[in-house]
Amino acid sequence: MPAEEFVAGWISGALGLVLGHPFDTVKVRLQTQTTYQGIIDCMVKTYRHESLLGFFKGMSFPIVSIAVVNSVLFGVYSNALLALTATSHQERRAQAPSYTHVFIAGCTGGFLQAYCLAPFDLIKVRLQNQTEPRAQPGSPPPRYRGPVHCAASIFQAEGPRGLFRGAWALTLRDTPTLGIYFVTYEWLCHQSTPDGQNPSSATVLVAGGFAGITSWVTATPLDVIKSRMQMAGLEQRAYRGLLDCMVSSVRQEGLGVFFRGLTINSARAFPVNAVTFLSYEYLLHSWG
Ligand SMILES: C[N+](C)(C)CCCC[C@H](N)C(=O)O
Repeated sequence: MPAEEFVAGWISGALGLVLGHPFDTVKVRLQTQTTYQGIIDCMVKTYRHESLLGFFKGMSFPIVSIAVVNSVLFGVYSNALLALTATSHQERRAQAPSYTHVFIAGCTGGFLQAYCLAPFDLIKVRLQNQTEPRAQPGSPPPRYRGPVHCAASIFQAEGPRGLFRGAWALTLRDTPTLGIYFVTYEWLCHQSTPDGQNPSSATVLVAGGFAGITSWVTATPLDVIKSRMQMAGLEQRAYRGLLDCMVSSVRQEGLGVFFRGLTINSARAFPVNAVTFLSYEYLLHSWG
């Protein structure tokens, strides 16, 4: 089984993450704090008070986890295509796989990465939702002191299964939308590249960026549901299941609930996935 795809996926995931982290910080701050008037206001205030470093707070945990997850995604995707079409990454430019094969391989990668992502994502969401202001003398400390403490507390209270809360919604979110991710990428590359040639760097950047946006736009409704189910364990608000969560969210907040965070997610998705695909292609090309 070719291993380079896993390594290239690892490095490209980490690079994409560094670029996307500032957007993620702004998103989390807007979602959890009321002191900002909008995206720009939040950026200006963060920069003024904390300099550029403020945008990169809390990056160490996601950088390790996203690298692992991206490595599984790209590694499984490429090896699934190899199994389906008997072509390696290098041969695929001359002998393009069908979009059906690309979709199936993307879904397989998406399905398997969802299980690796589930515990990391749960911890990220729980930590991002701790809105208590910074510890002041006398105020109770936040429930979780950091990622390791968060994982240990969930494990103690609920056992290993607790770490997979919301995993089912995450799998439903990621399996089809990562199929869409790779189909969009391959289709856009194919549109602007003469047959048999490698796509230019500009093409890879744009195709990767749009693949990220398409995938996030289609994933957002289940993203909202997934996050709510992950928080349910904490908030004593038990949903009977995924459908129950969907129905009660729509009843209370209307259909708009399915599009929460869409703008900032899309703004983040373009640079992150442009860089992820560019570095992935570049690494495999230079090793091949
Ligand atoms: C399938 N879904 C849209 C949820 C994720 C797509 C993942 C792509 C990339 N790791 C990123 O963080 O943007």
